Amino acid sequence: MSASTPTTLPLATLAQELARFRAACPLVHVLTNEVVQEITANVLLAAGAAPAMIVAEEEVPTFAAIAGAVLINVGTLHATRLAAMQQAVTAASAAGVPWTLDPVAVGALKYRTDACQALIRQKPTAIRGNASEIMALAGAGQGGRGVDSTSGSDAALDAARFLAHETGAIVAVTGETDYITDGKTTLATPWGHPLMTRVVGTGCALSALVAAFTAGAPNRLEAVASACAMAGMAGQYAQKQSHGPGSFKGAFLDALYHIQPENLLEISA
Ligand SMILES: Nc1ncnc2c1ncn2[C@@H]1O[C@H](COP(=O)(O)OP(=O)(O)O)[C@@H](O)[C@H]1O
Ligand SMILES: Cc1ncsc1CCOP(=O)(O)O
Repeated sequence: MSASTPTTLPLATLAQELARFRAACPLVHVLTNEVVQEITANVLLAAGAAPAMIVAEEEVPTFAAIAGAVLINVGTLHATRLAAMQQAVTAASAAGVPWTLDPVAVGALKYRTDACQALIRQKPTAIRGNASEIMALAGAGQGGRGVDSTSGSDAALDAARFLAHETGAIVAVTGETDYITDGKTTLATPWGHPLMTRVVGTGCALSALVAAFTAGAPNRLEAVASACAMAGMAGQYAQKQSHGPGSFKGAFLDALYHIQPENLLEISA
């Protein structure tokens, strides 16, 4: 496997992807954990997508097949939710609907690790996780500290490339710099702020945004990188407007709403 040096996502590419995303306002079928339902829906709405949290096994296959994209997040996994997730993935795959996996806290906990290993055999379109999660899913680590990473994203880049190569997914490993790879080409998005790690759900909501950007995407690598860049820039900008985690959350939603192809230079400064 030959791997090139990461290159920063060009602002012109982000501008193009952002315009495509906003015009599409993709419908995103979200199966996520109980902790982050609200921030995930609000991040998608602020950014310009349409979230729907449909979880009943009786409804999931129908909805996954008509959504623009599906998110599977195993943060608070239990048997009923896992069964619904498996149905969503099967229906999405059969209908050609892209699906994204967020392997929250994979590694230390066998139940969710086995579940995610089984899910990735069904070929996700994208996988987004922190460094510990991506290394664990690639078989190169034991996981982090609960839902938090104990490594930097640089340390997980080889694992991300390997996972992308093995699964065919675009893999985004996030942290101080986000790396987005298809196993050969790697894009970097250096935006963001540590304050983002002090508000629950910023990572999980990013995965939902990744899913949203994959809907109808002509270039999935650029689509996933654009989602990471959009959230990182919004977080970086929001930090300057806020006084701590409480006001950050509102400022983050505001920034996601206001970010435009025309003001990327200002927001990313
Ligand atoms: N040390 C950091 N410096 C700047 N931005 C960060 C840092 N850590 C995380 N971020 C931002 O927070 C986002 C979510 O990252 P991460 O903490 O890896 O997710 P998770 O919540 O799943 O653990 C990243 O995409 C990045 O924009
Ligand atoms: C705290 C917690 N516990 C199980 S899932 C979850 C949310 C994690 O969200 P994020 O990693 O995006 O902050």
